[in-house]
Amino acid sequence: MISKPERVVLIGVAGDSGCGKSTFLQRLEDLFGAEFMTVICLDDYHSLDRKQRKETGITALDPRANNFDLMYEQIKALKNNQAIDKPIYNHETGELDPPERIDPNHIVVIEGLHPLHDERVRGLIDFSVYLDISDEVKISWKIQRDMAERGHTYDDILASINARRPDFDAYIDPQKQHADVVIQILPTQLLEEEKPGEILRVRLIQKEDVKDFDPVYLFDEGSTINWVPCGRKLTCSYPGIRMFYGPDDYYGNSVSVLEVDGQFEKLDEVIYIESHLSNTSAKHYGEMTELLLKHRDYPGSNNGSGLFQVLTGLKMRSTYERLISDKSQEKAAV
Ligand SMILES: Nc1ncnc2c1ncn2[C@@H]1O[C@H](COP(=O)(O)OP(=O)(O)OP(=O)(O)O)[C@@H](O)[C@H]1O
Ligand SMILES: O=C(CO)[C@H](O)[C@H](O)COP(=O)(O)O
Repeated sequence: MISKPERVVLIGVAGDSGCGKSTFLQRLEDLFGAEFMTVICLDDYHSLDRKQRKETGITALDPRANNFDLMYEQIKALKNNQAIDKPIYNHETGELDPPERIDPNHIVVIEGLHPLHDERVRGLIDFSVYLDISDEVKISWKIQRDMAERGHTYDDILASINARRPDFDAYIDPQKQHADVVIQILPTQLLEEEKPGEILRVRLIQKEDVKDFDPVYLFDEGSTINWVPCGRKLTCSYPGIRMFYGPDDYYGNSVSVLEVDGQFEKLDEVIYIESHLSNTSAKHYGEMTELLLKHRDYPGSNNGSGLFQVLTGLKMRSTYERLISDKSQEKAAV
């Protein structure tokens, strides 16, 4: 039995369906342990079931199809260390099942379409990430998964992405301005012509001046650096790897951007890149690379998407530890 938390730390993981949220959550489990962390899928707060959405023409991405009052009340209760009876949206039937009891836990992760949409819910979150996948890459991933595993046709996939786009643009995408970290996934710039989604350019956009969060940097904090790490220590095959680090402005916020374009040939050599990064929040030399190597089979492990998921997880762990230590100090002072 896991001890009762003294302080519930709330993490938000936002992004469209099929954008890598489950993969990210599996990586978080390595850092916190499955028992220490409770994941709430915000689909459970759909207020309109599948039939009602069809009748009204309101999509699941539209806030009107979701009960933000209940979401806020329940997430607030969990943060206040109280159990909740959370609704369950059943993706097989498209209906709501009877609620389930959820106890507070050390880490509560709210993941899904809208963790950062409602100002009240957003205010409860201690650290958030938005998974921002460009259209070209999203289509390619959907094709890989939904054609191979779910029997959908190419036209079905394209039609479903296009049908979701207006509400995606209106209600999901704007949340990225509120995230502490955005993992942006784009097609490579290393090749003129490329099959979209095969080689990726991945950017870790980190907000500056966030309490309890020190962004990762390459070589020299605040500088602008272009680095081709392919040399004696990192094996690169065509078209190679290019990294970038530098300051930027993102929706009016000061951010730093770390970028990897290309893919790793030998995963254990990522230690070479790790040794040039600072503020990774790893607890020992090589921890970031070990975490990546632990699940070399997860999608994205051989490129910046896996690397930045691991780094974001390390940052979440560090924020958690700081918040817990603040809480202990508060208690000791009373
Ligand atoms: N980093 C990645 N590199 C390549 N493909 C990826 C990556 N992340 C995810 N994918 C592809 O997208 C699919 C969906 O990933 P995942 O299940 O993690 O997303 P999700 O956001 O949890 O999706 P859903 O909400 O639909 O369950 C994977 O099966 C894989 O095909
Ligand atoms: O974007 C989604 C989040 O996962 C789903 O489309 C939404 O939850 C509706 O689910 P379903 O299509 O099973 O009724």
